[in-house]
Order: sequence, then C-alpha cells, then structure tokens
Amino acid sequence: FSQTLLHTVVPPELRFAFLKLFQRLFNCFSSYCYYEITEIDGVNTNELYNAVQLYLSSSASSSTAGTTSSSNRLSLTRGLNSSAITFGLANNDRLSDVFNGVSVVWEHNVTPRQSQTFSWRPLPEEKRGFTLRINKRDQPGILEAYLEFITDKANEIRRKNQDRLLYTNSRGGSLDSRGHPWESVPFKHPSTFETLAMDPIKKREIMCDLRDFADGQAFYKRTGRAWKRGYLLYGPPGTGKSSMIAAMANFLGYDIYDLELTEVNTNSELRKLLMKTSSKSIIVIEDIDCSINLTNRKKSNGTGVRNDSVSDTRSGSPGIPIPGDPDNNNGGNNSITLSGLLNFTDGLWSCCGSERIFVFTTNHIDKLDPALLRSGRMDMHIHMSYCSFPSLLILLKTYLGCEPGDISPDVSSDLAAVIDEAEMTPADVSEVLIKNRRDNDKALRELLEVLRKKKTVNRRLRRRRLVAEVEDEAEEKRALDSPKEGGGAANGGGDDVEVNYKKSEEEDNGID
Ligand SMILES: Nc1ncnc2c1ncn2[C@@H]1O[C@H](COP(=O)(O)OP(=O)(O)OP(=O)(O)O)[C@@H](O)[C@H]1O
Ligand SMILES: [Mg+2]
Repeated sequence: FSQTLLHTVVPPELRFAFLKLFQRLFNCFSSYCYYEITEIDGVNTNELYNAVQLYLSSSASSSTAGTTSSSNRLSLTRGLNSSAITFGLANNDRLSDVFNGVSVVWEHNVTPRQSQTFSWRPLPEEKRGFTLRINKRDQPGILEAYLEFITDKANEIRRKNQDRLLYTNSRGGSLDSRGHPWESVPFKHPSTFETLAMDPIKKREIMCDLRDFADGQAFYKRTGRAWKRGYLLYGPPGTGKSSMIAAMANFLGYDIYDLELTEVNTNSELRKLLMKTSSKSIIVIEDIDCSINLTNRKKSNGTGVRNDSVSDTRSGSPGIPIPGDPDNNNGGNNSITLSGLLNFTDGLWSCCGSERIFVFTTNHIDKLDPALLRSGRMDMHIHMSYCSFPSLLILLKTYLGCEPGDISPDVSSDLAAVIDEAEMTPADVSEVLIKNRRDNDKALRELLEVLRKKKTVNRRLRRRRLVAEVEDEAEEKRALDSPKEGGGAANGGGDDVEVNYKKSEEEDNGID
C-alpha cells in the first residue's frame, strides 16, 4: 500500500532523482563493487550470462569446496527430451564463491519487466541477470581472470554434457519472447566418424582439419583471418552427407543450426539469424541448390517472389559481395539472393561471432554458382561417394560386427570385385545389412547378390547411354552436312544465335 501511495504521490522525475542520489551515497560508503550481467545485451543474447549460469549451476549442484548457497532452494530444470538436469539459482537467491582466495557473491535477479507502451519486438516478461559482488580492494586483480575462468569452465561443462542442441528457423523470421529467431531441441544423432562409412584416409584428413580448426584460435588471430571454416559436402542422396554433419558436431561438441533458407524472406532476416547464432556451432544449409536460385545475383522483382527466369541469371560479377547492393540493405521486401547468402558466409557480418563452421550440402555440385565454390569461401569440398570397398568394411563392422578377418577370402574378393561398378550408396547397403543382421552369412550372400544385380543393370544402362550418344552425334553430323533449307539465314540468324546461346549456357551449367 505504501509503495502504491509513494508511486501516486511522488512524481516520477523526483523519484528517479532521489534514487540516483541514494545510489551515489551508497556507492561512496560501500566497500564493494557490483557488476551486472544481464541476459539480453541490447539486441544480442549475453554469452557471459549463459556461461555464468552454467558455471553456477554446476557449482550449486556439486556444492564444491568454497561454494555455498545462502539457502537450500535451487531451481531444477530438464528440457524436453533432454537427459541432463540443470540446477540453477532460484529467483533472487545468493551464492558465494571463492576464487584465488578471494570470496565473491553472486545474486540472481529476476524482476518483472515494466509494461511498455511500444516495443519493436515482444520482450520477455521478466528481466534476468546476475549481480557479482567483489570487495573493492580485491577487484583490480581478480575480475578479468575470474570471468575468463568462468567462461572456460562453462565451455568445458557444455562439452561434457552429451546433449548438443539442434536449432531450426522453422518460425521464419519471427522472434520469440526472448528475441530468438531459432527454436532448439536436444540433438541426439548417434552418427560418429567411427560409424561413418567413407575412405579412411579422407576421413582422417577431415578429422585433422576439424581438430586444427577447433584448436586454431592463435593461428587465426596471427594470420588475420576470421575464425570460421566452410565445408561443401556433395554427392548422391544416401551417401552420408547429413550423417557427416552429425559426426562433425559430435566430434567437436558443437551445436547445429539447421538453416532452412526457404523460410527466410529477406537478406536482412538472414543476417539477423546469423547474429543470433552462438560460437562453437555448425551452421548448415542442406540441399543448397534447391533452396535458392543461386545464380540470381540481381535485385529481385520486389514482390518477394523469387525470379527464376534464365534471362536474370549470371548477372553481376561473381564472387564479390557488392557493396551498396540494394540486396544487401534492402528495405524488407526483396527475397533472399545469392549475394545475401555470400555476405552471410563471408561478409563482415559473418565475423560477429567466432569459431563457426558453415556446411553446405548438395546433390548437384555442377548446379552451384562458381562464386560459391571459389577458394577461401568453402575451404574444403568433400565428395561423398558411392560405397567403396573400404567403406563397405566399415559398414560390415558396425552393422554385423564383422571384422575383415571374419569374412572368407573368397567372399571378400567377390565383394571387392563388384562394389565399385555396382554404384550402391551406403544407405542402400546398410538397408540390406539391417534386414539380415541376425545372420551374417545370409547378409553377405544377399549383399553380394544385390551388388551383382546392380552391376548388371548399370552396365546395361551405360551401354544404352553410349549407343544413344553415338546416335545423337551421327544425327548432328548429318544435320551439319546437309545444306540449309529455305532462305531462313537472313531472317533466322537471330534465332540461331539464341539457340547457340542457350546450348552454351546448358554446357556452362555442367549438364553432361
Ligand atoms: N557414409 C555413410 N556411413 C554410414 N551410414 C550411412 C552413410 N551414408 C548413408 N548412411 C546411412 O543412410 C542413411 C541416410 O544417409 P544420409 O541422410 O546421411 O544421406 P544424405 O547424403 O544426407 O542424403 P540426402 O542427399 O538425401 O540428404 C543414414 O541414416 C545412415 O544410416
Ligand atoms: Mg541429407
């Protein structure tokens, strides 16, 4: 009641001035420094807040030496489908900690947000933050080292926690009440580099590359490069591109942001999504050739409809994000373009975090714009191929528990003889193995049979294609040899040019 009375009687300006004066007096006489770490810092999520929360939750749960909570009340949370339980400080609870012999106090503050008359986006209903209290005489030496310690510790906890997060932008560009455009679920894909069937040498190369990247903070700083790396995975469906991404995430302990480009309407929306990704993450765009008209680098028609016409393609100089390009700072109506995507991976905005991996996948590398493929943009092109003999050995081991020594030499050489020509994907091979996993001999017999059949079919198809090609060539030759009919040369010259132009464009696109 007294508070309501105070609010109604005392004008807000006076109340504010009084509060400020009181704070100044308090600061003069207090022997402590206070640091506020709020959950949202302007537009961005404050990574330090998350780190502190993780650090304190582990301290609170294990009640390590030196850490004491002022009350026995802790909040417990377990996310949907998550296997980890997180301890947290309850609202407005305190916890004291000791670092390098200096004691500090943390307080978790949750206050209801003042109702606002206007806001650009819905804000969370409450303001959350931690207050760190350090004695003024200890503050100069300890603060920086302590915060660094907390950040490292939080990263370690995150890594130990087996649950990675998988984020999607299925809501399009709209934000939730905490200002996040991404929705997350615990990521539990069991694929690892051990279970991934591919050439072992190539696999080792990729693993070393990933390890070098994760440990390369000093290298990237020294060379003046942004701490990010791009991988392009290409190959037919079912060769393990998505499994490879999961294996990468499990190997490095990174979260995955699965970016659905068709849900993003404008380049600025794309940029906002990028800004809201955290470091130590893999940003994935699957089937990039299907998600966007990647040859269209021109301004779209402004209706939000993508312009797929041939006449609009291949404009602009490839490879360079165009400064001042209307696409890059559009008013909100333009649909997403290639230059927007290139800026996303490569422009200045792509460096608004660090330690990030971009992975694009495609079934048709020949359909991609050279701008996307140029070196420095996608650092490594990884071909996921049909099942080879070394890949088959990995599948036999994971699905049947068969070591190479367990397979009879005859069967082994029979398999080796047909596997390449059969052109079967690891997904197809694993289907046969799963079906017969109770009986290894039967599985191998059936697999051999399927591979042989597939090899025969492939040979027949290849022969038919060859005959058709020879016939086409002969027909073309006949057409060139025979004299031109009618007087169409003067009139139809332009058409000839048009046809030739289209043909060369098809060739450019890599249609073989
Ligand atoms: N190289 C591989 N090693 C192990 N398993 C594989 C491999 N490739 C495919 N598989 C199996 O096949 C299934 C499908 O593979 P995956 O989704 O990774 O293929 P993809 O290349 O991403 O296909 P798409 O191009 O259709 O997206 C996986 O669940 C996995 O079990
Ligand atoms: Mg896939």
